[in-house]
Amino acid sequence: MLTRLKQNFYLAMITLVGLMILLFVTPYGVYRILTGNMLVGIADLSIVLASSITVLYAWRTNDTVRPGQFLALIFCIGLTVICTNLGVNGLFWVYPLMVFIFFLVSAKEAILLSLLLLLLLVGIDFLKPGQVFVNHYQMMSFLVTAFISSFFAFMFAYRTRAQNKELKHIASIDSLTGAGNRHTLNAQLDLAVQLKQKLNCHYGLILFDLDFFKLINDNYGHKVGDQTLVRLVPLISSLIRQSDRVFRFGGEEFIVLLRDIKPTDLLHLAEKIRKGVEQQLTLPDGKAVTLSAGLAMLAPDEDWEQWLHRADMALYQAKNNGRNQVIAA
Ligand SMILES: Nc1nc2c(ncn2[C@@H]2O[C@H](COP(=O)(O)OP(=O)(O)OP(=O)(O)O)[C@@H](O)[C@H]2O)c(=O)[nH]1
Repeated sequence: MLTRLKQNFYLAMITLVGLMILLFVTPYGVYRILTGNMLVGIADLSIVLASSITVLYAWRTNDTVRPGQFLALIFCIGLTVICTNLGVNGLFWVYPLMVFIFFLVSAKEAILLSLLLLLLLVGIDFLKPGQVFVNHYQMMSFLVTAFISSFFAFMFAYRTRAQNKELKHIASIDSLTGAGNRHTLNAQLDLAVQLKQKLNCHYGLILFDLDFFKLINDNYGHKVGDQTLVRLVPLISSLIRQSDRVFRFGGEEFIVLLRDIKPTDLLHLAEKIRKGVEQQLTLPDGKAVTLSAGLAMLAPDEDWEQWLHRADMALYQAKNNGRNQVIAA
């Protein structure tokens, strides 16, 4: 449970918001009902119930987008009801809940919802003067302070979201080549096996290894070796579909994972990659870099270790047969 909270910032935010609502809003709801203010009491308790269900849903499904949007919407409706009934006493709730909204939905959605809420409150007060604000001076002070709070919430949420995205990206790629790393590859292979079993999707993989790479390092230096690996990845990406990805398996070994592909197309594509590299990836003296590849289609009831092993055996055969060739498992 703690690991999931640590790994998923938005699940942690939704859980925190849900817990705070449960702890702090429930007593108010009960108090309002006991003192005869049924409408606000029911609004308070509906917020508590809706947020508790939403938190449970997020935990069960791992979906944090829809629960976030739902909670944000509930907050806005709840706040409108509370502010129109309690006036100034209700306005105090706008500040924390508006800040929460920025951590629950995207920045654009949060700005839209906040503006809508403020417009609603001002509109209601214009239609029924004194319903929400005591006077216009108070309304202006509220609008300015609410705007400042949302601005800082926006800045903080925006930075957190951007940093979170950046961190996820860094953790998923190989730092030298920018290809997907082993961790991401394992997750994608796992997903492929699951989708094969559930939906019978056709998956193929090409496991390839640059030929005589040790000699490249020895003859031209490690820097040229590194540059060769760096240039290889965009070259491969330009030869495959945008939806397919290249992963660095380790050293000078890479994997291309392909969805919805037929065995004949897999063979053609592997051959296209082999030729493309031979023609376009050259060393400083113009010599061609070549690769050997082993390919395998994912078989039904096979796990990804077996799938990878078959491709590895085919690659081994391609190396043994003299290199610069592709062999299907
Ligand atoms: N420059 C550079 N070299 C690397 C990197 N990772 C692995 N290597 C080197 O790649 C070489 C791989 O050598 P081998 O496994 O013998 O393979 P090879 O020379 O390509 O021979 P074959 O695969 O049999 O054709 C080793 O010398 C590694 O040190 C890297 O990130 N950068």
